[in-house]
Amino acid sequence: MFFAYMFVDVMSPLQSLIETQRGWSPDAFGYYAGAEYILNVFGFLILAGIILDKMGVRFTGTLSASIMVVGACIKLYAISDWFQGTALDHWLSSWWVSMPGSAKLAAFGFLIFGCGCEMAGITVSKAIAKWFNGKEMAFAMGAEMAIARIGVFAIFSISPRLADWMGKDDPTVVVPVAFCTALLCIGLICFIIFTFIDRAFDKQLDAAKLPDAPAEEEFKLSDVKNIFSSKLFWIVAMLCVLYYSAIFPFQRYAANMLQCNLGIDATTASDIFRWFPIGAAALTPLLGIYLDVKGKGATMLIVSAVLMIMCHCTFALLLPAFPSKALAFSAIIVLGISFSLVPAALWPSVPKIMDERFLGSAYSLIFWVQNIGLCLFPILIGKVLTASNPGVDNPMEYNYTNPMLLFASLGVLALFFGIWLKVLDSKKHYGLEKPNIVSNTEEKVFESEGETFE
Ligand SMILES: NCCCC[C@H](NC(=O)[C@@H](N)CCCCN)C(=O)O
Repeated sequence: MFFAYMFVDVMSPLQSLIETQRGWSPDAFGYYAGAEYILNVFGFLILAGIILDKMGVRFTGTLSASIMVVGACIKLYAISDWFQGTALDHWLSSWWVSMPGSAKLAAFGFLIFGCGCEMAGITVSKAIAKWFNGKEMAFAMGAEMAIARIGVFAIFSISPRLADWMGKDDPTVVVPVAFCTALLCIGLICFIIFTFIDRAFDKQLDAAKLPDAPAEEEFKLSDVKNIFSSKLFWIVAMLCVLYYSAIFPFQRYAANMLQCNLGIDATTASDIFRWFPIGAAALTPLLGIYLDVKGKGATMLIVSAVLMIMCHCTFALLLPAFPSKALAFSAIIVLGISFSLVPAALWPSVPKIMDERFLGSAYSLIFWVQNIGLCLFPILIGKVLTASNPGVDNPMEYNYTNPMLLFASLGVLALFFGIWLKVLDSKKHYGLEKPNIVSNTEEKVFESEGETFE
């Protein structure tokens, strides 16, 4: 996931460079960014969850890592000089002309990569739930996400520098993307090694089983229908989509937003923004430990939404009025704290309320709803940005107030769902506020059509 998250954001600090070099407008950049989620939205993620529950972690993980490598290679080719001026480039550039051929092919590669990346995300979550069942699961998930965030930090730090590899006068987007593609190949090899370790772990689990233990129930397709008809599922999914839509799409525009508000170059903007994932990386595992030991998952979700609203309002209204690096830094750090609360509380709560046999599908369906938002919001933000800046063609002069207010409004809605979840938890006792380690020994409940199932 470390390398996957690096690849996701490798172009984020280079928005203005790709605009000048390949003619991608903010709109085109928005479409490219949203492409990561398109196939997932059109059902791939649902299929991925079923594959995971049917075929298991080892097969699905290897498949997903391979898909990521294929998608990355396509994107690398699209932005490379080899592709410019080819017959395919001419043909792709001949229709929907506001989206250059390179942007279309890069979006296609990113679309393939996105299928692998999200499939890997649910596979990793299910693997952690299996490996840490009854133990420090929230800490383990927090540590996994922390490593992924360090990947984002790393790429925001090195991407602009790699782009200058050939010299500051001849920056290129090819070097950073090629570097991350190579890392994804290493990631695939790492996962193949993990499959051997996991096979050995399964043997240990089988050996520890009592001979007369009841056979585990198999995953059924009707489980997917049951998950969909659960009110609890929809609240968690809505919270997830609203919160993450105000984080990941923001991440794509953040460097440019800081450049425009503070009048700084891409490297300085990335140097400020990279503290966002680093703050989250440092805190998520600690909050995971807190959740394992003390609980308060639903409360953490509410606090997180409040912090996010404050930060996005700061970027929308305060930073343009008081363009100070200290203010930008403070808001970025607080947003990092917010971004550690939701992931630390949300993902480890899912195994508390969903049965292990359909955990892969439960994660995939939450990811699916989330991906709809992640797909649409970069496009919407690109459009709002373009509409709010008529006649502005210098990518250093955009006014980001309206896009940032849009992000803040998502936080308000997420807050509403967080409060609803907490109220429901206090009435129906799902155990979301309880410590993780204790609740693992309790029965898992799964609510559907107003009833509560075991
Ligand atoms: N094992 C992963 C748990 C989820 C982590 C979560 N990621 C997501 O929600 C992804 N569906 C979206 C990732 C977007 C970048 N491709 C997270 O907090 O990162």
